[in-house]
Amino acid sequence: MQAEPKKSLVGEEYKVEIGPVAHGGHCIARTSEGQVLFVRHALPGERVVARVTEGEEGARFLRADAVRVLEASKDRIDAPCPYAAPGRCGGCDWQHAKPGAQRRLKGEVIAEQLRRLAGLTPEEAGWDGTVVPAEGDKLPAGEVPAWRTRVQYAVDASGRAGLRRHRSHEVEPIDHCMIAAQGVSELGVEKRDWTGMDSVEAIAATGSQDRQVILTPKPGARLPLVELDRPVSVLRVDEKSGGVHRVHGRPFVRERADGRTYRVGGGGFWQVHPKAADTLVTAVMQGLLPRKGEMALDLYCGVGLFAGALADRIGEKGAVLGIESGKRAVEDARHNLADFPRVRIEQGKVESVLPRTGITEVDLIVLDPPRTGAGRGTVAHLSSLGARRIAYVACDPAALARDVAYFREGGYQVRMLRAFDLFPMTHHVECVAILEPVAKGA
Ligand SMILES: C[S@@+](CC[C@H](N)C(=O)[O-])C[C@H]1O[C@@H](n2cnc3c(N)ncnc32)[C@H](O)[C@@H]1O
Repeated sequence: MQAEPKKSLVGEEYKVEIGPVAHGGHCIARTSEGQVLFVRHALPGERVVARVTEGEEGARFLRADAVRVLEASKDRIDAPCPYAAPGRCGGCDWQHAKPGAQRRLKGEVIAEQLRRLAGLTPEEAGWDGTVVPAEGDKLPAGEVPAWRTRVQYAVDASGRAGLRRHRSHEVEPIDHCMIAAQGVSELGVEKRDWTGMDSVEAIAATGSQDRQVILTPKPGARLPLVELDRPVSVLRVDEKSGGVHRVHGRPFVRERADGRTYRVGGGGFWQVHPKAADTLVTAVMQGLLPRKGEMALDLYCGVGLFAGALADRIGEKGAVLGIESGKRAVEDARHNLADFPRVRIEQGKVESVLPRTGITEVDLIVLDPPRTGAGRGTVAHLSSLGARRIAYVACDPAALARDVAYFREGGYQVRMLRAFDLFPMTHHVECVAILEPVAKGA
């Protein structure tokens, strides 16, 4: 016999007190019956009417939007972006919070993840509890930094470019995204008809004038003639293979960081905030203090950002091994670092390539894994290599905290942690943790 479907609670409204912030861009509240709500568009300490957007009776939690604010937090402002409201654009989470409050909320999330998943207080993690804005981003409330150098526009049924609604495939058509970097806005993607396209990614490189759009057509659709307000190179994503092909112009953009130029092809990974690459290189190098002649690993190395910075500092007698799974990114990393004979880049997954290298000892490790983190097996392997310091660059504090706990099992502790607001207005945050072997007898 099939179980009765549970009654959907979507559309139900509850008057609630908003509790603490949670990871993911929402706050926690409870209905008078004790049902947990994850409420977006709210701030801790507020009283709001929360309307359920997802969930049914008996669910572990419901998702909801604050649709009316009964008592506002002193941290609340009117969202500067007209598209940031319940049911609308899902790109930003904290448009309604003062900039300083956004960073405090992110700090609370990091602290909570460290406590829950790694059993660490901020002091024990060597962290002062602050989330530092990128250079130039400390703006008065109501002003929005234009930081996104890569914007993935979705296209609606009528060919208009927009952004996806929260947890939805629906498209919110927009005239302008406030957090898009000037170089992206200048392309005028929002003004053009993109009929037949599923998505259009716009890229404005940092430190060069390279501009690129990457088109993903709907099955069977013809590519449009791309006429934008500025010259761009155009790539196309193959609907079947997912491969990225050149349509016209260069198949890559040139990004500048740490005094070097990095070629990034085929829509491969590069930090989105224009100050991010330099900020992270500085934090990693200050944490590791590489010495001449050292041997270092750059894991999940992308197009070679940290490998290049390490190679510069360890000098001719040192060596760097980068490992990256993306084929195109590996080609770019080899090209970008071709002037360093002491750098080698291997293609494949860290978890399979690293054991195959036969390396048993290194001095330094940088790891910058995707959101899922490195995981227990890889962390155990890294802990066995005797590195004097490890820099962990993390875009998800939960994955970082989980991996920090695994590192402790392997005899490493966090000596210093720094957090950077490289994604203003959203809930995302970047951390750099520096780990060292636990002192013998400690
Ligand atoms: C957060 S990016 C970091 C890239 C680089 N460190 C940078 O700052 O530009 C993570 C990179 O890891 C790669 N990647 C994902 N899973 C991987 C795995 N299991 N092994 C190796 N590389 C992986 C992705 O292709 C991506 O380039």
